[in-house]
Amino acid sequence: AVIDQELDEGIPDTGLDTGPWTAGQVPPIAQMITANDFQIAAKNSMRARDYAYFRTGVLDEITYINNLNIWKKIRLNGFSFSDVSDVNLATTILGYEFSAPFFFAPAASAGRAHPDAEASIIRAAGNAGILYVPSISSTLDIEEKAAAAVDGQIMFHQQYIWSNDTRLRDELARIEAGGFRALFLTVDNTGVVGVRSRYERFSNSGNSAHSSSFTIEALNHLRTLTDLPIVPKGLKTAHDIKLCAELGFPAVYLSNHGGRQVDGVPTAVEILLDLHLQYPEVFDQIEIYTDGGVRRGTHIMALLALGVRAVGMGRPPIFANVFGEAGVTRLINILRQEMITEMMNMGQADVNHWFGNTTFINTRQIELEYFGAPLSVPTSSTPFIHPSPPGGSGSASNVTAKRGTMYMAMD
Ligand SMILES: Cc1cc2nc3c(=O)[nH]c(=O)nc-3n(C[C@H](O)[C@H](O)[C@H](O)COP(=O)(O)O)c2cc1C
Repeated sequence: AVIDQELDEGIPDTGLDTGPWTAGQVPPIAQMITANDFQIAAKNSMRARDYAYFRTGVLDEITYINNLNIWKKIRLNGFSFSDVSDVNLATTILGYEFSAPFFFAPAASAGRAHPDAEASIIRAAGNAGILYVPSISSTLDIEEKAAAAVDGQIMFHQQYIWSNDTRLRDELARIEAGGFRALFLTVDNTGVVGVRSRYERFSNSGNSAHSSSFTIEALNHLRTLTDLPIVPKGLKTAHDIKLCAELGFPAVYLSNHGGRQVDGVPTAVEILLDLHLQYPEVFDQIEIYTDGGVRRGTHIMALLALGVRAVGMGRPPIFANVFGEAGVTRLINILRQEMITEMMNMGQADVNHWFGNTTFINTRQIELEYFGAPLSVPTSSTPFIHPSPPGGSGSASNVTAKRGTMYMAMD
C-alpha cells in the first residue's frame, strides 16, 4: 500500500515509506516519527468510511488545508548566547497544572479507531499529565470516561447545545458528577453540522440535534445550569472573543472545528493577529485556547508566542489511537521532544516565557496577506504586539524587554 503523504494527504513528506505496509493493518509503531505519520497509519489500517469521518473537512476543505499550511508563512526568531540547560514545559491551564501547554481536543467517536475508544486517550493523557477534553459525542459514555481516569487526572468535558433541554441538563449533571473540572461549550455548529463532502460519500451527515436558536440570552441561561467554569469553543472572530471576555468567561477557545464547519473562515493565527489589532487588552483579561492544523512542536510555540495559553489537537490523538494507548503516548512524547528541542535551539527553554512573547515570531507575511499591509514596522524586529503575557507573568515581560533592546537592530 503506497500512500504519498504530500500528494494524497497534503502533509509534508518526511520520508515515511509505506511501501512494505499491508493495507488494513497497523504498521510497526516504531515507524511513527511525526504526528502526521499516525494519520498515514490510520489511513492504511482503518475502514475507509471511518478514516473519511476523521479526516474530512467541510466543502472544498479550504480552511482545513489552510490550517495545515499557515505555518509555512511564519518565521521564528531564534537567539544564541542563552542558557537553555533548564528546560520546562509545565504550565497551568485554567489554573490546573499540566506537564505541557498542549491538550487533546474533543473529537467524537474515538471507537472508530480502536476498541478502547476514548479510554486509551484518557490513560495516555493522564499518565503524561496532559489535558484531555473528551467529546460529548464519544463512543464511551460520561461515566465510563470518568472511570477510565488515572489517579489524580484532571479532565474537562465538552458539551453541545442540544435542542433537547432535558438531555442538556441531564448531561451537565453527569459531567459534574463525573469529576470533570470545566466545560468546553461548543458554539460553532448550532443547528447543523457542516457539509462534509468527503464523508458524505459514505454517510449522510444527518441532523445534528443542536439548537439553532442559541443566542446570547440562551448562553447566559445555560450558565445558570452548571457550577462548572464554561469555556465557549468554536469562536472564530475577534469580535466574539471580545464579547465573551466582556461577558466574564474565564477563557475562550478560538477554533474553526478543524475546518469542519464553515469553509473559508480564517486560521487561528489570522484571528489572533486580528485580536491583537482590535482588542489587545483581551490577552491580559482571559486565557485563550486554540487549535487547527497543529502537528509540530513549533506550531504550538508559534501560537503561544501569539498570546495563546494552551493549544489543542483534534485529529492527531484519534489517529494515534489506531495503536491504542501506546500510540497516544508515543504522540505525546514526539510533541514534547519537538518542543524541547526547538525551544533549546531558539534560546528560551521555559515555556512560561513564551506566552505572548512575540519577539520569537515574525508574522508579517500573513499580516500582509490578511490585512493588506504588515502591522509591524518592516525595518525592525520590534514586535507590533504589546508584549505583556496573559496572566501577567513578570518574567516573560522581562525576557521580551531584554530581547527587544538587545536585538532590535539586528533583523
Ligand atoms: C473526527 C472529529 C470529531 C470532532 N468532534 C468534535 C466534537 O464532538 N466536539 C467538538 O467540540 N469538536 C469536535 N471536533 C473538533 C476538534 O475539537 C478540534 O477543534 C479540531 O479537530 C482541531 O483541528 P485539528 O484536527 O486539525 O487538530 C472534531 C474534530 C474531528 C476531526
